[in-house]
Amino acid sequence: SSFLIQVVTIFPEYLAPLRQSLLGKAAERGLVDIAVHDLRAWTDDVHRTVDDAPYGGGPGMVMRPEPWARALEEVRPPGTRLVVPTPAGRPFTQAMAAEWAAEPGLVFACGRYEGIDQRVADWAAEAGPVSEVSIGDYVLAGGESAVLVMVEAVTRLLPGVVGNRESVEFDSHADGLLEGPSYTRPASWRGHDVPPVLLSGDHAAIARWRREQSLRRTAARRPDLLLRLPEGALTEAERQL
Ligand SMILES: COc1ccc(Cn2ccc3ccc(-c4cc(N)[nH]n4)cc32)cc1
Repeated sequence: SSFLIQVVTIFPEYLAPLRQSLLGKAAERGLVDIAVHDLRAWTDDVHRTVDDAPYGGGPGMVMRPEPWARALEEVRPPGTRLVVPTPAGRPFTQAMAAEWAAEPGLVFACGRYEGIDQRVADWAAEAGPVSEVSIGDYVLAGGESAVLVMVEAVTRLLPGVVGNRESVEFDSHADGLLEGPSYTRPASWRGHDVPPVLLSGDHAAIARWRREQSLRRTAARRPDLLLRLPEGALTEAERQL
């Protein structure tokens, strides 16, 4: 059965890329189904109003709750996770992507302006899980780009979508570390040579070298990931690196 992704947004055309490339093929093969809905279809005034001034004052506008509730009541199957991108969300992680990929589908609520009235997420939690998530510590103008990112991260984990299953198993962050450098032909290129161990055919040495590269890179670029590793993930020798 196919994984059902639904997106509610005031900029449906922004989500057009979801039908291209990897996602397109997966959709053609019936592995994933993507439906994009225009929030304004659930407004009831001639101006199709979706925003209003914030209670308590402050800059910008807030998205009104009623159109969202009408849209979600229609498109969200009971029990389906609602994902709400927001700068104030929990960090989106590979673990979340894996957890969500094992569910029957997802509904994404794309906010604009200064966000969506909080009562929408609170009300939606009565009908199923709600995840308010951030894709990084920077501020976007709306949730659409975040949805493209999360849909890509989740769909590539669906069984059958990525041809080479191994490339998913050996993903960066899969073992909690960053992946090391990759190389392909030619062996010598513009004065830069591929590390000889990779040409040696000594698979044990290659595996050791790759693990060391991964640890060094993680220590240099993402020391926070090292702190998060479970007990025993690193040997004593590796800690010394
Ligand atoms: C209160 O401050 C702001 C609140 C919202 C906004 C614009 N905006 C509106 C909806 C929406 C959804 C997601 C995001 C987002 C997610 C990440 N990781 N960065 N930015 C941004 C969003 C600007 C500022």
